[in-house]
Parts: sequence; structure tokens; C-alpha cells
Amino acid sequence: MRSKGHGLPLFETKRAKGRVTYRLFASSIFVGICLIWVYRLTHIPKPGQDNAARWAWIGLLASELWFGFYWILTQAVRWNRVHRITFKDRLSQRYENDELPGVDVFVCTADPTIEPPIMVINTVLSVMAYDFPAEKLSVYLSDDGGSDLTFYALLEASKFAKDWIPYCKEFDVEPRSPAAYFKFMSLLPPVSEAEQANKFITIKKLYKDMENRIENTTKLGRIPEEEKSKHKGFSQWESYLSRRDHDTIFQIVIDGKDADAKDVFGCTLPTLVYLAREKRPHYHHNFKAGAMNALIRVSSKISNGEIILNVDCDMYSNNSTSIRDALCFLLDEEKGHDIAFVQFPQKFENNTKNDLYGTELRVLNKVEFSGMDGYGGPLYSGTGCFHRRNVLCGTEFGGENNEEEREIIGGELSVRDLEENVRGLASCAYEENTQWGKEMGLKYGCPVEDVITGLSIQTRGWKSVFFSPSRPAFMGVAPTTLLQTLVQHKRWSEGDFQILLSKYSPAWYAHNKITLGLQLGYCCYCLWAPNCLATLYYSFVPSLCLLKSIPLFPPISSLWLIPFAYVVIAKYTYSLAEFLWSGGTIFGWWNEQRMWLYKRASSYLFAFIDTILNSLGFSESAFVITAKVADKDVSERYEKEIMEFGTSSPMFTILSVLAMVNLYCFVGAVKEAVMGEGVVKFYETVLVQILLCGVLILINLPLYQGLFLRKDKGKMPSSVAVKSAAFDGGLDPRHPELPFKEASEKINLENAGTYQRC
Ligand SMILES: O=c1ccn([C@@H]2O[C@H](COP(=O)(O)OP(=O)(O)O[C@H]3O[C@H](CO)[C@@H](O)[C@H](O)[C@H]3O)[C@@H](O)[C@H]2O)c(=O)[nH]1
Ligand SMILES: [Mn+2]
Repeated sequence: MRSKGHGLPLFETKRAKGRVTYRLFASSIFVGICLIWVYRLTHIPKPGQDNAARWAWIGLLASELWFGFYWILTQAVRWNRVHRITFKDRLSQRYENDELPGVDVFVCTADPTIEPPIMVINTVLSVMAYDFPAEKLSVYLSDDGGSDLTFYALLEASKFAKDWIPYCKEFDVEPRSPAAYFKFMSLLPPVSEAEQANKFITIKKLYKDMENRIENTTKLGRIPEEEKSKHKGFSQWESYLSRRDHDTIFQIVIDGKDADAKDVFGCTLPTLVYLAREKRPHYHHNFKAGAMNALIRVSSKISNGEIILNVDCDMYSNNSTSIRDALCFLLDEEKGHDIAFVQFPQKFENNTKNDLYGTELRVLNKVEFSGMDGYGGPLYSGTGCFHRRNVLCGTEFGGENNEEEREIIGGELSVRDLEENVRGLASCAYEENTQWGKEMGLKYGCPVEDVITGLSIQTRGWKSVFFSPSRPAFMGVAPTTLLQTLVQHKRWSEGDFQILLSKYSPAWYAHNKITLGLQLGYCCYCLWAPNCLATLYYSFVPSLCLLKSIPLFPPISSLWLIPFAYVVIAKYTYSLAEFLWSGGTIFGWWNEQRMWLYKRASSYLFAFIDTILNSLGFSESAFVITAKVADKDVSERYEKEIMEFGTSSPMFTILSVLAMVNLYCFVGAVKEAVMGEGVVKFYETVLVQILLCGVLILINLPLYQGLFLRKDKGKMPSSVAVKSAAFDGGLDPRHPELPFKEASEKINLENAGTYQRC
């Protein structure tokens, strides 16, 4: 990368406002937490008095120690927030088009049914249309589904691109995913200017025709023979046995260097490549990390762009200037040299107003990532991230690449040698006895290949940057059912917990390699899974103790109630404020609290158990791909924000049991108050528990509806209802431990990570 001397910086970093106030406030909560710990420690029932109460109390002490400790970790991502500003005009002044670095965009897809080809090519078209010189831009589609339907759609897209890209540039279109653009335009009044209106109608018709052709083949499930005969690329499917068993399928769909590959105005088109790496049943393909590494190698022989942008197939570019934003960081002469990657937030176009499943990750995107940025940079979250190629290939900060790395980083080939070479590079056997997946490329063996790869880059001395422009850079598809959301979080929390236990643990390996703040920030995510224990304890035991009238919190007349009240009220008021400030609604926040509980009680629990089994060598973690389409009635319920259950899953069994136990205990407690020793004394001692139990019931209202009231297909299946009711029937106030035994028998772990598509 050549630079034209030093000038004004290309980006600026600003500290967030109100840090002092926040730190004072947080300190006051910390004092409250300490007082709670003191209360717990000093009030443990003496041995021999009431053993049930003593053990319940000690468990609560452990849970509160955990919650307090975890709260401290979450301060790391709030303590030192920064935000970034870029100056793209300075970039354009300083760099002529031919001086800009090459950018290779990697789009990953893996399954044509849950990631429909039309969605995939919309993402591809959006990144092909970036405001960036076409000679410097190449787009690679990795298809782990090895699907000729996706290949066909890509061929169609390459033709449509010849009209679409010049259209985008002529009218400065945003967003540049055609589907998203036409949807957006349909909400606006029609274009008034005649010439533009005509061109709009023409391009829209071209798109609709293409969409029809693609959707027809998708519905048909195969490519008609006459279509196949039109492109030699299809012949590569002749030896194809299954998605798990096929040769490398490789096609340069558009060769940017080819004199004939021009758009309708005669301008160069970006290079476009299709790759389905070789798959064989006896080779582990390492999911997305494997796909990315194959792309890194193959692209090095074609365009070898210095910068690599990685997006998931649903994450279309919503902002045509993002490459330039990213380059402002990576090319800055003063401060850019140690930045390894630039991460943009994940945003979703299908979120509803109150974000029923909390999939929007508002606070994470608005607060937490900018907090990590203040300590050396956010995690790499797998999509919407610009990397330096050499860093992904393993370069130490300030170091040189070794020979193996140099061979991959350097060297384009003549087209003739290329085909053969690429087949080798994308073959299953290529990585045997190499550093790929270990020291080179994305790391293998972890369900969150992105996070572990980003962490290892940072431990090599590099920094990263979080950039959240006002026009979101990427828009994707968030899961639309409860189970999909829980399964996705199981994958994430399991992966993150594995990282904690791995060689790259942020807790010890990263010590002295990254800042303490960043270490703690990583731990926040890596400890998602173990959170399940304290949460489950807190949502079962105090309620069960109500049945036996065992008080576990200070009575209302006691001063010790103050720290409890202060911590809970201050923490939740702040969390609501933070959520509203991040653009959410009050109901959205309430929904998020429910998901907080559900994720901890199910996703994190299964992730925790699986990780332990995994580290003992009993099971191997998989990558359950999130569906990006849903049936019509499921989508309708999603739009209306009605919780989707619909199938039976061990995750739902746990949630229903939790809801039913609390209902049972609440009713029991009320009965006790009316018929027992007298209302006043009872409430005096267990009021906090009744409140806790009551909140759990309120938060579970949609679940009771799903269990008892709803008739639609998205209701809780009756098998789950029966299980949870049977469970309650077994509740005996004299043996509160009983239900746990029964629960452990009923939960079939093997199905926890899977879901059925209806
Ligand atoms: O064997 C596989 C499995 C998945 N994918 C692709 O990986 C991407 C992410 O999969 P998705 O099911 O959408 O998972 P999410 O949970 O939405 O993904 C987030 O979390 C993943 C790690 O768990 C990261 O890989 C993603 O980049 C990040 O967006 C998709 O484009 C898939 O096509 C592959 O290419 N090969
Ligand atoms: Mn996704």
C-alpha cells in the first residue's frame, strides 16, 4: 500500500460522554453487592437448626457471589467506551483509484433450502456494487451446500449485474441489494423524473424476471437440462454424489481481467467466483472456518486482495461506502498500522418492533462492542468484518510471514494453471500436515471460529476497531422462532465457553498479551454458559422454599433489605435506560428479560453440559445452521410477535417446568398465607420470595398461553404440557429435591441442539 505522505488523520476516536457519572453509579451498585455478600455470609443458618434451609442458603450465597462476579465482568465492556469517526473524503484525496488495495469479498453459504439462492445472490450483488473500483474488487461465493441451484442463481446474477451495477452508480442507489432496494422503493412515492422512472421500471422488470427464473428452479429442486447445456460449469456436477461427497467445483463466473466482461456501459465488472470445496465423508470439513480457509487459498491465486471482507450469505451490504470506511482505519498512516480488522455491527432487517426474541443484540452492538473497542478492539463476529489478508494468514504484529504463509499470500497464476491449482488448494487432503486451522487462517474445532480467530489475532499484538456508521453497513436475517434463537445461542455460548477452556483462554493465555479490560470483556462472553447454574438455582430454589415457608431473604422490617432493593432497582433501571438509549422499546426490554432467562435456563445449560462432555471427549460439537426462511404461518406469528413453540424440544421442557413450578409454588404460597399462620407474619418473612416468584410468573405469561390457551400450530405441543404437569404433580412440599431427579431423566440431551423445521 503506497501512501502519499502524512496528512490529516483518516479517522478519529472519541471517548464516550458521561463516563465519570457512570463510574460513580457503578461503584454504588458494587457497594450494594458487597453488602449483600456480607448479609449472606453472616446469616447462614447454623448447622443442625434446619438443614434444608442451611443448604438452600449456601446455594444462594454461591449464586450471589457468581452474579456479583459476573456483574463486575460486564463493567469491563461499559467502563471505557469509545466511538469512531472516519473521513472518507480525505481517503479519496489521498489515494487514486489505482493506488487503493485490492479487496476480496467472501460470501459463505451452506444450504440451499434454509439459505435460498435468491437471498444469497442478493448479498452477492450488493457487494459487487460497492462504491469501489471494479478492478480492485473480487467476490467469492463459497457454497458448502455444493448446490447447482445456487450456482445457477449465481450465473443469473452475473448477467443481471451488468445492468444492476451501472444503475446503482448512476442513481447512487442505497441499499444495493436489489430485493432490499425494491422493497424500500415500494414504500416511497413513485419517481417523478421521467428518464429515471423509465430506468427504474426496466431494471425492476429485469430483476423480477430473474427472480422468477431462480425461484422456479428452486421450487423444482433441479436445473432443467436445457439450462444446464447453456453453461459448461454444470458438467462439474456429473461426478457429484452428495453434498458430503463431491469434487471441488470451481468456476470463475466473471473474470474482471477479461476484455469481454463488461457492464452495459462498457465498464469493468468485479471478478466473481463460485467455489464448492471438495468434500469427502471421511474428512472433517470444519464448517465455515474450513470454507473460509479454502477461499483464502483460492483467492490468493486469483485476485489476492490485500483486504478480505467476510459476510454471511444473508448479510447484504446496506451501505455502499463501507469499504472506504474500513480503509480509513487500515490505511491511516499514523494509527492504522496495528489494526488487524474492522468489525461492523450485525443488524437485521427482519426484526419486529419489540424484538420478541432479543435477536437484535441492541446493547451488545451499541454499548458492549464500543466498550471493548476502548480496550483494544471488539471480537471478530464472523460477518461484516474487514481483515488484512496477511494477518488472517498468521502474521505476528511487527513480524514477517513464514515460507508457507508467503507462498499462499503471494502469487497469481495464469488462467491455464489456475484450474488445476485451485482444485488442489480446495481439496480435502490439502490441509493435512499443515498449519491451516491452527496457526494459519481461521481456527478449527470451535463452534465460534470467528471469536477464537479474532482473539488469537489480538494476542499476536494486533488491535481491532469497531465501526458503527449511522447508515448500517450490513443487514441480515435474524432467527424467527424461539427454538432457533435458543439453538443459535447454544452454539455461541458453547463455543465461547470452549474458548475459555482452550489453549487461547482469555483468562490465562491472553494475560499480558491483551489489555486486562479486554481480557475481562472476553470473559463476559466466555462465561455465558456457566451463568446457567446460578440462574437456574435462583429461579427454582427460592420458589420451592416458599412451599416450606423457608425465608431466604431479609424480612421487610430489616435494614438488610436496602442493599437488595437498591441493587435490583438500580441495576434494572439502568438496564432499561441503556436499552431505550440503544433504540429499543419498553416491551422490547421486557422481552429481552424473558430471553435472558430462557437462554440461561436452556441454551446455556445445554452448552455447559456439552462443553464439559466435549472436553472429556464424549461428544463433538456441531454447527447447526440458522434458517433464514420460515413457513408462512410461522412468519405471520413472528410479525405479530406471538411466541413460536410448535415443536417439542428438551429446551422447551425445561422452560415449561420452570414456569409450572413457579406457578405451583406461587399458588401454594398464597394458600398458605390465607389458611396458615396468618397473613402478616408470612408476608413479613417471605415477601421477597413471593415477589421473585411473581415476577417469574409474569415473565412466563406467553409460555402459559402457549401451554394452555392457544390453539394455533405455534402453541406448545401437548407432550411438553403433559411432561411439565406431571412434574408438578410430583412436587411434594416435604421433598423439594424430588423434581430435580425426575427432570434429569426426562431431558434427552441428544436432541437439545437440533430442531425440526415445520
Ligand atoms: O458448514 C458450514 C456452516 C455454516 N456456514 C456459513 O456460516 C454462516 C453463518 O451461519 P449461520 O447459521 O447464519 O449462523 P449465525 O449464528 O447467524 O452466525 C454467526 O455466528 C457464527 C459462529 O457461530 C459465525 O460463523 C457467523 O459468521 C456469525 O454471523 C452462514 O453464511 C453459513 O452459510 C458455512 O459456510 N459452512
Ligand atoms: Mn446468520
